[in-house]
Amino acid sequence: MDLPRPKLFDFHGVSMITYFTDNWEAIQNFQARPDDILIATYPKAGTTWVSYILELLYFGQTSPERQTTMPIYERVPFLELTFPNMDSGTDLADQLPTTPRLIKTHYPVQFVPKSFWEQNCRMIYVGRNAKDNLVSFFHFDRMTVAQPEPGDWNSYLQRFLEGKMVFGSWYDHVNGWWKKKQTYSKLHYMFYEDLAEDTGREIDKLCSFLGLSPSAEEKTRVMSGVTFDNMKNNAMTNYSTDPSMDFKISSFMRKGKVGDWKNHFTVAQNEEFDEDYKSKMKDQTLQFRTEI
Ligand SMILES: Nc1ncnc2c1ncn2[C@@H]1O[C@H](COP(=O)(O)OS(=O)(=O)O)[C@@H](OP(=O)(O)O)[C@H]1O
Repeated sequence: MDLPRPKLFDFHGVSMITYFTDNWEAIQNFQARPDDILIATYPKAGTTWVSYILELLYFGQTSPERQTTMPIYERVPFLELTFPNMDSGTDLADQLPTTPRLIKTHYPVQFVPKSFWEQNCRMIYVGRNAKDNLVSFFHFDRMTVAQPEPGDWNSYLQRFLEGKMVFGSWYDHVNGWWKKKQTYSKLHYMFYEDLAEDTGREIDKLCSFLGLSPSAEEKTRVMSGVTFDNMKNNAMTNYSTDPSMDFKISSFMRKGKVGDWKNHFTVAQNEEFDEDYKSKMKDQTLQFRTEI
């Protein structure tokens, strides 16, 4: 696709691009329902993985046709892009014949429309360690014309440290949502690394949070559907249907590993990153694992 790459600008103190701010007022007025489930992440932290887990848990049995006909980004629409559909004047969320509605967002916590809090909706936040998150974001920006020009790896890393990324600073994002968890009981905060270490255990925790009790057989089916290889080979989850991505440059389902950062950071970059990380996270209780 031959589109100019968007530019970052400051939006209420967060670096953004217009794709995600154009419908700001309408999105802020979005009317959540009490049973809506919001899946929130910093970009590239495991959104699609958790979206697909939820999709299979809720609809894998009742709507199997969804699994073969609708890409995951239609089944779990992106709040920032989809609501409301300004052109037709209707809400895609209202057209989704499903309950609960599963909705994805990359907003920092302070941008979430107030109706989600008023309706006391369940929310799931997925965090991923900063180094792997950054590497994944770099490759995504390389392959996606709808993202700002990434530049080279070193300049991208510097931008990450400065928080000049789409959806702002990783540090503010993970900490903002973590702080919210201390006062909002319907927020389940989970980690990509835990999911990679023991998918079954994390699905159990999710089910307990959501009040679901899948049979052993159903859980096995979900676990099989959401392995990296199966999602990579599934056209409905690997984003191969998204025209804004150039799969000759990278893949959406790229590596799916904890620790791939080691293949990108030089020793000097790693030292600089660690020092900066310590100072930015020194007052935080939140902890991430960069290897498992
Ligand atoms: N099943 C499974 N197992 C392991 N890893 C997985 C899985 N599904 C998605 N991924 C990895 O998650 C990264 C994409 O993140 P997101 O889905 O959050 O991207 S997005 O923000 O919605 O664009 C991207 O990470 P990287 O491979 O490190 O780039 C995906 O490969």
